[in-house]
Amino acid sequence: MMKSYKDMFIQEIITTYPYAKDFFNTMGIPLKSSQETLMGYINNLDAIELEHLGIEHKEVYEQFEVFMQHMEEIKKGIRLNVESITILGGYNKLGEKEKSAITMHKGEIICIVGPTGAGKSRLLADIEWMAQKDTPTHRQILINGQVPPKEWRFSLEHKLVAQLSQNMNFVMDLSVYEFIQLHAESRMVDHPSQKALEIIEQANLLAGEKFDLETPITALSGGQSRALMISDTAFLSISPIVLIDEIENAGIDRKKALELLVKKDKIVLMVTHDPILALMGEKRLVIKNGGIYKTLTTTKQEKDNLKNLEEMDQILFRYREQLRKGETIDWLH
Ligand SMILES: Nc1ncnc2c1ncn2[C@@H]1O[C@H](COP(=O)(O)OP(=O)(O)OP(=O)(O)O)[C@@H](O)[C@H]1O
Repeated sequence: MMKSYKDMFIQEIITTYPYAKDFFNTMGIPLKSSQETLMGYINNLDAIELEHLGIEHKEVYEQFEVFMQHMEEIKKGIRLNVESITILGGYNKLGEKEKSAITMHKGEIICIVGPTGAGKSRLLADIEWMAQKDTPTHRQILINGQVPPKEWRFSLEHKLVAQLSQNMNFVMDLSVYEFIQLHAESRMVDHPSQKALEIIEQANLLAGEKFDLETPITALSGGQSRALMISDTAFLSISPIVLIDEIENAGIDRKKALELLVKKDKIVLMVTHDPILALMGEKRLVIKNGGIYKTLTTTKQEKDNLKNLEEMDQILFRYREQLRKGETIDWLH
């Protein structure tokens, strides 16, 4: 059954479904926020004006309903269901065959470790592009055990992968709130303004130094913009796969950041040199000479040691804070 918007207040329609305005703008009868019901508004439209448009009052509503149903379908359609990704091995830089197949599932965190220049970013890029033996590594990526349809690789709508890279450069002249709200609207989420506030609140929990809604995005520090993008990805990205390149240098609460991203039922692949992050993952792919050299499963002992590492990290955190505040470092016992 079609949802009815007849008795909804226009104000509510606009805040819940901002794209509803587009329908009326295109018709040349712009919708203005008010406490009137939609049907009341439509019935009060000037009959002569509608005659010029070649449409009757009743038809305005009928066409609006069809438009909204179409938008709902688009919203549903762009959510791809990814249960697993499989990497079919290619060749390393020495031309040697790589480990044959590695499969990762929804909800898992997989870390990618290895020395500088080993090929970690290349692996992320292969996944991002859904390589089909057509990159320097000759790897092949399967989604849900199958070769993904060609159009997925190049489609903007079917964005399978969200990438959080090391540098975030904003050039737009917008406040944090305007920027995130625009993004939420473009994602066609319900209640975009509310969602934007939630995203900014969460970002502030990750960032060391807080920022407010009015802060221009160009004025955010590196850490703050990373925090904002992580929160934005966690709440707005419909991509089922998240690739993260070295979150540890961002000066944000990296453990919270990861928890935020992982809660959302995604497959997270993360390049990291940080032992705490690496041990939070279930698996580690070790890269050497451009190839996946081995796969390690985080052991129980490593998970137990994670607690010790976190305590050590807390101590270092306190020292860092003392340094930042210009204090002398008191030796902790
Ligand atoms: N299997 C491969 N065959 C051929 N070239 C490769 C292969 N793997 C990686 N390369 C190339 O090696 C170079 C270094 O790889 P990459 O940038 O991925 O390293 P990295 O581990 O991310 O390094 P860093 O830690 O410094 O960021 C890149 O030019 C990449 O395209």
